[in-house]
Amino acid sequence: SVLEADVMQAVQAYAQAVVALASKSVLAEFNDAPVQDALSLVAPCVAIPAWAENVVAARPYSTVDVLQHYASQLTHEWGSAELEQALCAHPRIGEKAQGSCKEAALSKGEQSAVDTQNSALTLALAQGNAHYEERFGRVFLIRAKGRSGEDILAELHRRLNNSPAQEEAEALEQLRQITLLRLEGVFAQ
Ligand SMILES: NC(=O)NC1=NC(=O)NC1=O
Repeated sequence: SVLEADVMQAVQAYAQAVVALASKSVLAEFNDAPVQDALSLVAPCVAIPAWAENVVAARPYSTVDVLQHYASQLTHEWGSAELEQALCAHPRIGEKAQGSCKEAALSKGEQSAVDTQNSALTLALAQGNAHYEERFGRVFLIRAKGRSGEDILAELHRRLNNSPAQEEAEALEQLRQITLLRLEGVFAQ
């Protein structure tokens, strides 16, 4: 009935207001938190301490957008040293992240679309990862969120043909995407 529709609309508006207040409070908490607490919120986004320290040092932020824009700008300073530093925290694609740290949990979630029950796919990814590491000397890194195992395998085969310079640029772009997606997750709560 009309009344029921009105009630549902009011309930929905109320729920959205509560969520809006909650997400604002995450930013407010971050702005006001002691340095160590603020660092622990953003450190799991990427294993590059300088990045997290700079994001925390630039507080307070007026909005989440301003924070994400600044954090994104910082990622454009990354080079091969940062890539190596960050890779120590990224499990191979297709291998479930070890340990219980926050990053491992994030990795598991990001790789959730990779069907690890599909043994042919898992084998192909393992072989591709080994080939990639032999050719480029580091773990294959891809923003796995939103990608199926097949998509990832296709990207792995494509990128195996890159030159080292091209591939370093691609890997850095993937690291940026992973980092900024994780940062979105921190403030989307
Ligand atoms: N080797 C990887 O690409 N690892 C990962 N990609 C993601 O999106 N999350 C990971 O842990």
